[in-house]
Amino acid sequence: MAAASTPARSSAHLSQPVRVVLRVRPFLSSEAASATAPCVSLLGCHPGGGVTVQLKDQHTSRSEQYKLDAFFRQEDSVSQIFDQEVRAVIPSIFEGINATVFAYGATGSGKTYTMQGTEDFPGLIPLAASTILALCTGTWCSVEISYYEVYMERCYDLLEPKAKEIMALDDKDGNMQLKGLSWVPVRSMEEFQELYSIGVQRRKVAHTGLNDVSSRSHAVLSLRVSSTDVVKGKLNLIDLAGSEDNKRTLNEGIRLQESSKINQSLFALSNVISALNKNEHRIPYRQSKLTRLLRDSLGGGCRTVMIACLNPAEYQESANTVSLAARSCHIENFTSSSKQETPKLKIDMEAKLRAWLESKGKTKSIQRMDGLFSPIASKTPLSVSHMKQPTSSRIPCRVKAMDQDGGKIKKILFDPVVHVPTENIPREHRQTEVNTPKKVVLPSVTPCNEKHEASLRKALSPISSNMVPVEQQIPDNGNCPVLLEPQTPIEKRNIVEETPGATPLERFNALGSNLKEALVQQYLDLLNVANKEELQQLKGIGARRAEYILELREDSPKPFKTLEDLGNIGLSSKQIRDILKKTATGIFK
Ligand SMILES: Nc1ncnc2c1ncn2[C@@H]1O[C@H](COP(=O)(O)OP(=O)(O)OP(=O)(O)O)[C@@H](O)[C@H]1O
Repeated sequence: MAAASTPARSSAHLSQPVRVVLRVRPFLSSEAASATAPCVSLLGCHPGGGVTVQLKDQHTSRSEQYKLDAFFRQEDSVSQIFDQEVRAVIPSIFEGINATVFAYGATGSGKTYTMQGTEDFPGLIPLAASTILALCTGTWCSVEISYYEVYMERCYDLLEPKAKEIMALDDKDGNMQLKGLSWVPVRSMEEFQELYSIGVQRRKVAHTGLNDVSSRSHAVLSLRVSSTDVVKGKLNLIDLAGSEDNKRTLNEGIRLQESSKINQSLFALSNVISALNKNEHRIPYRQSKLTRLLRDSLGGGCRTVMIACLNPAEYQESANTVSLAARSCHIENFTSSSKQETPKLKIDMEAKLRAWLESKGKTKSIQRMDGLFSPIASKTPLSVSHMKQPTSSRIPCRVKAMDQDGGKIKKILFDPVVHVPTENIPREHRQTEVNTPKKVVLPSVTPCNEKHEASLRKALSPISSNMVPVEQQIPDNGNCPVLLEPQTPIEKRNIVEETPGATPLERFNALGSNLKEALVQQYLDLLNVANKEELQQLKGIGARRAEYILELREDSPKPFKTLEDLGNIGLSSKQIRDILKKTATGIFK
């Protein structure tokens, strides 16, 4: 049977800012034994376009229904998705209209399978590349590609790795430029595949508790069409990192930090999509690196298709994905008959709040929330020891290669596996517990700035206030209840007084550290309250950043809480350090 969705994308669909479609992957053999029916099913197609789907928890009979633009079933192929959702946006890039297609969903839900594909079943990326190349044949048009990843809120070139990260900057005409990003011409699919496979090997992936080969970064492949050296438009094809419920992944250390950044940026992306489809005046592009980088390809007449990928065996995860995806469409609230069902509105709010808390790494708050919201969680306490996966089989870093059934990694589209000596692997990816021989890909040459970042953070660690109402920190969600987020009480203290036995040198050093903290805090406070003229007078800010700051303050009254928040106005950690150094030096002039 054909994909249960609206027919081929019509011109009416093209006027929709963001089209949201669902795709549910087949059960993997590891899931088949316990699987009964997929947690998501199609209820009906609407004559005017759109479908209604139902999500149902087999264990509790909770269920919700959502209206979205299209639904692709387990048996539907990627080429069906391409024909129905992507093919129609391609001609528009030849007319100067950018387009973006992205796969969104929980870890292990089939995003990479959909975007990258396998040797036998090419994904949307190779399908789009071959279609664009074919359209250029016999014309003056040429194609270039770029490929980058956003990892831990930093952006790196995957085609021509460089030490510097890629920055989104406005040129003098106000057009956004990705400074440092390489664009490589391709004339054939052979050239495309060669480049793309090299980039894929460089992408950060790792074994997690939920996916053998899990993407740890958002990867953006762009195909840009030019005619007689004038750029016309580009198509971005994005394989997002998966949202993760860290109760299930049991992530720790670097994996937990990655996961927090992943969830944070996915939430920011869903805020942008939601604002676009609601035609809001202000689109919160500056909430994350990813949305800043995609500013010229999301909204403003661009075509966007969001493919929300679902794991048929995971009800709660799927409900979270669809709930966030449906924020972009018109959510329709349907009544449900079972007494045990959680009202739709509540689920939606819970999912939003949970996503936000996760994005901030607030696991304690999530646990409290589970107590508050979830009837299941309160009845069946989670046993961590029961869930904990053995770490001995973890493989730190390897190319994400798709198989048909989740188990063994087969050689597919590329020939990705290369033996690399451990010392060539960045420290955070090194395997410490594995005894079995490892196969890893060429390591990413992405620089590891963490040590440097950590020391900067330590040296300039800001003074945070205690008890911050969570609601204040949620940018656009006025519905959420005020949750007080307890933090370790911090007293403003004088280290010199508290350490009576300190040597004169120690006292002097402590004084310097207090001064540093005070300077940082004053500087952040100033950015939170100063008017435009005052901001412009600050070193390193200038007119454009002053405007950005005022815009950020409209989204959130105090956008700068830590030095890292200065990344939101495009300042690198080196620039931040330089500004503070100059400010401190200025005191003694
Ligand atoms: N349509 C499909 N048909 C067959 N197998 C699939 C399909 N979609 C996904 N899979 C399999 O499911 C597993 C998880 O898929 P995939 O790695 O694409 O998930 P993901 O959403 O990209 O995960 P992550 O966010 O952790 O990177 C893989 O083993 C993949 O081969």
